[in-house]
Amino acid sequence: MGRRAKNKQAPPTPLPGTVPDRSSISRRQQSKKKKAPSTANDQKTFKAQKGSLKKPLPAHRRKKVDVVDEDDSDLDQALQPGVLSEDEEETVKVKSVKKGKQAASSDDEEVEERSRPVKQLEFSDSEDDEGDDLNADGEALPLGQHAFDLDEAPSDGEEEDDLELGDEFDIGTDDEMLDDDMDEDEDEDEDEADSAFASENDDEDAEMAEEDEDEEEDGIQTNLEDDLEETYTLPAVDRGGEEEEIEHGTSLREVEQRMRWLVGVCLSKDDKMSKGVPGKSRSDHFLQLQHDIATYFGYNTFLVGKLMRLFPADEALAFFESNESPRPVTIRANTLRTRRRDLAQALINRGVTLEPIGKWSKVGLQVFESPVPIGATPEYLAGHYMLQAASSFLPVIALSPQPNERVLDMASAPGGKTTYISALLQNTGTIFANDSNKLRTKSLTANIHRMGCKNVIVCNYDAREFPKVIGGFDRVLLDAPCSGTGVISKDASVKVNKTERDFQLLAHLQKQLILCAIDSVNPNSSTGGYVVYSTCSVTVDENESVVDYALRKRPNVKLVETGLEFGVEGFKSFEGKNFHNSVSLTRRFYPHKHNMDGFFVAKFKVEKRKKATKSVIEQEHEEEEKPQLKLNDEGMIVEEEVAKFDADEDEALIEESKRKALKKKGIKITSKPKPSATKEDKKDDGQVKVPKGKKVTEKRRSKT
Ligand SMILES: C[S@@+](CC[C@H](N)C(=O)[O-])C[C@H]1O[C@@H](n2cnc3c(N)ncnc32)[C@H](O)[C@@H]1O
Repeated sequence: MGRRAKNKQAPPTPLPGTVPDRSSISRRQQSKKKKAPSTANDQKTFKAQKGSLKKPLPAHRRKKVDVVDEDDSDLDQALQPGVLSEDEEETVKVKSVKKGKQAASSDDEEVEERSRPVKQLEFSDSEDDEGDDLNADGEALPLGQHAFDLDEAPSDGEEEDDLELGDEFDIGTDDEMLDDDMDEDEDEDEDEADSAFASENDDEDAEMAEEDEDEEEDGIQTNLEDDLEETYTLPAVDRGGEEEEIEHGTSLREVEQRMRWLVGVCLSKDDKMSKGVPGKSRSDHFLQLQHDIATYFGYNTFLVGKLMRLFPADEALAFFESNESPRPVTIRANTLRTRRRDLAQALINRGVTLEPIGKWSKVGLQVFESPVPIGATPEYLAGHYMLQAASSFLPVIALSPQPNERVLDMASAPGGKTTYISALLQNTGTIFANDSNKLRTKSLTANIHRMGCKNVIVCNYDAREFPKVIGGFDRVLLDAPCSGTGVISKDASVKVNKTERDFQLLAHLQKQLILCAIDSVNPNSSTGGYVVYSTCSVTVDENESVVDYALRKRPNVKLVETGLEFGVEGFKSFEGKNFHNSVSLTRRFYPHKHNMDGFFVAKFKVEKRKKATKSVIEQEHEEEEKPQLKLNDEGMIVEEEVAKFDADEDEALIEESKRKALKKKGIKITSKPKPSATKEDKKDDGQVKVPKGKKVTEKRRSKT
């Protein structure tokens, strides 16, 4: 790369965890000086979509929300109130946060929400029907919704407290002042940064100035972009797509610059690739981009390739970038124990800064800052709320359970969704909360108790045993085990530990589970007859493909609207595969679009089966042939070892026992025993082929 070009480029965002401070500092510095040259597309930002959450606070503020992640089942830790780590102790002293500046999105709704004074925040609780609830326009709110005015609507006898609260919480009322505040903060940071790296950059400045002068003197008009394009190479293509940790002699900064440039090239509509490296095709540039994203963000190239294919190049980059920052901390008010407005008030009393999650939820709160560990407050311990990712509300909203129904939650631990279903059922009806991992059912049970759910039965089966265990449910939720490609910001190990085989095995398991979910529904249910399928993964293999498979195998089901107000339509076709048209009714959620975990939701209506159709028969055959998969204790998906038996030995034993039985009856057998299993009957692995229609029972397997 030409030196001139290098100096004039803005420095890249470094690989997280490598040299963040320095790079972010110098990036700011550079942006003050000179805007980086870029293609039209690579600077495109993705607008916040409807339903998206507010951007989290800057990192130094964000740290102050200490959570105990329920998804990590670390409940024991959560139940240790009063033990503060050093970090936590520090946060207690922190002044309350000011909102406003973090509204980086240009989304209208978001800007409007943000600029609204706190006074006008509306909290609505589904379970409370009392009071004259009017919205900001003075119209009556729908039944169960409340206009929540923190200043003007204190609970009985709490006026004094509320006045104080109002003061604490007036932080959102003067946005201009806040903006100034935040600007000052940022300026301070930048000044520090300036001085920290002044000498290095002074040198650079001097060099750049010299070069500029030279150019002016020579009367040369340079087009920087062209200069760059001429100097880029595609090393990954040159080495035949082989993975390499990091190219020798190439800094991450250079990788990032090339990556952003490649985004523009890949997006360009020009068939001649005039913007790219001469002689190289679009797929060559795509391959290099895949390698650069993998290098820069620390993924294996296989996964990058898989995820990149979901998006246009610029959106793919936005997706990978969004995986580098945490999603907002959100909690769900437990309406079995409290109302959202009361919970909000109680937490505000503790210095927590929060807001309703968005108009789409009546129970969600987004926590911006907390001086206390949010997973160990007295309200948390008393079960007034669940720490729950916003995306995890969605399948339950789609399931929409009705009072007195029987609901099956097939894979339920640690119970975020189970306890939400229980609240929506208002503790009526029955929920079977199943999970195949016994250890995880402990945290599930603990959460059920903490949240005061009295309508839940915990069970511990492989969900593929349903509906044999019990069936006839009004609604079934299958929040399936998945690869977690939607939650990489929470679990970075996904970046490197997934192979194509994992995706195949998971999809296979998910397909088995979805058929069991459908078969567990009572198609005659007077109130329901629905299955919701969800995953926290964004791959098509685990989502649309599974849904399409279910539609093909079970002609008695159809997809219906999820009832979710936002989200992107599911793919109707992908990489040459066409799915059923109705697959567009499914919904995808993305971190870069909705500021929540990547998620997928599909809702099926189950009708009566007409008769044993071909697909049913096919399915039954499949069940005999399917390899049994399970998650091991580390959460890895593995094939269950099929207990092998020796057919020759079995055959001889059977014959011997028959002979003995007949002998007892006084019948003497003269004929020769049947020949044992022939070579042809044996599979390569030494197992005996079981004729279709006959099952090898567990008992028989365990004999050996
Ligand atoms: C995505 S998590 C469920 C999260 C849960 N629904 C919640 O909201 O808290 C998937 C769960 O599936 C369970 N699981 C994996 N394989 C299973 C199987 N064959 N049958 C039942 N559960 C299974 C895992 O133990 C894990 O708890």
